[in-house]
Amino acid sequence: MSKIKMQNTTLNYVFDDFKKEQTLVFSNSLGTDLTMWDKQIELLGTAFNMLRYDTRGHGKSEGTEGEYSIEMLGNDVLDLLNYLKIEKVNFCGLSIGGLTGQWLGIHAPERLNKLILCNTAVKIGNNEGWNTRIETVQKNGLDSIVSGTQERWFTPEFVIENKAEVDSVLSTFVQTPLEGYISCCAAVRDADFTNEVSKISVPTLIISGTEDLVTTVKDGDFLMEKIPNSILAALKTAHISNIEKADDFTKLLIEFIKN
Ligand SMILES: O=C(O)CC1=CCC(=O)O1
Repeated sequence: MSKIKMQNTTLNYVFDDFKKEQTLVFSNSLGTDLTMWDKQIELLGTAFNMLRYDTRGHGKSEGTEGEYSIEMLGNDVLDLLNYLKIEKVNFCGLSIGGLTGQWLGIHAPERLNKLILCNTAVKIGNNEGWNTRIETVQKNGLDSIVSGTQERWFTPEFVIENKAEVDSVLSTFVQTPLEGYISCCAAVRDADFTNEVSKISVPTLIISGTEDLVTTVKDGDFLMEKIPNSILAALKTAHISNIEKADDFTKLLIEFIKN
């Protein structure tokens, strides 16, 4: 793992440079860290150069004072690419990572080959819901929402059959720095790409989960209707599709990036 010091934060990342033509960047969801992509890293082997990082305020990336915005998180990615001197990447982001992906697609298309938007939407949830969540965790901490989080992230069948794995993801969740979590909740609350998303011109794969109640297949359909050069694939998963259906998810990535 390495860290770069940027203007007002320090970002933790892992870059596996296999000297391939294509680089794939992974951007994690709220309350997770770069280890959420472990299965993809294992399954992809050396197919692409692989860059994964902890979103600001998550994992080992430093938090900064005050609320974040998706623009800030998008600029963190651009700073990281500039630092590593990587001109163009394929960017795969899940949920808030998918919001960062939309921002990059709209504002920095010259840095993208292809975009993969997973379990995301032009607008995730509503302001009231996010403000309630922020107040709850401010008062009672992340432990107080762990069971609701599990229900949103994984189907009951997956939890029964993969208890150790689910526990490990949730243990990362409760260890997320509270301020970083809250600041990212604010970034999600304030993001709405409804009127801009049609500006995304790079080839885009949208991945939805049929059992995802946070960012639904309907949200994925909306993205597909608005993004001209896009296709959609739906997997039978809840919110964290890349963990719940790791094989199918990774096959979709390979097929989309290579073709
Ligand atoms: O924890 C959730 O509610 C799911 C989620 C919303 C944005 C994100 O990144 O994860």
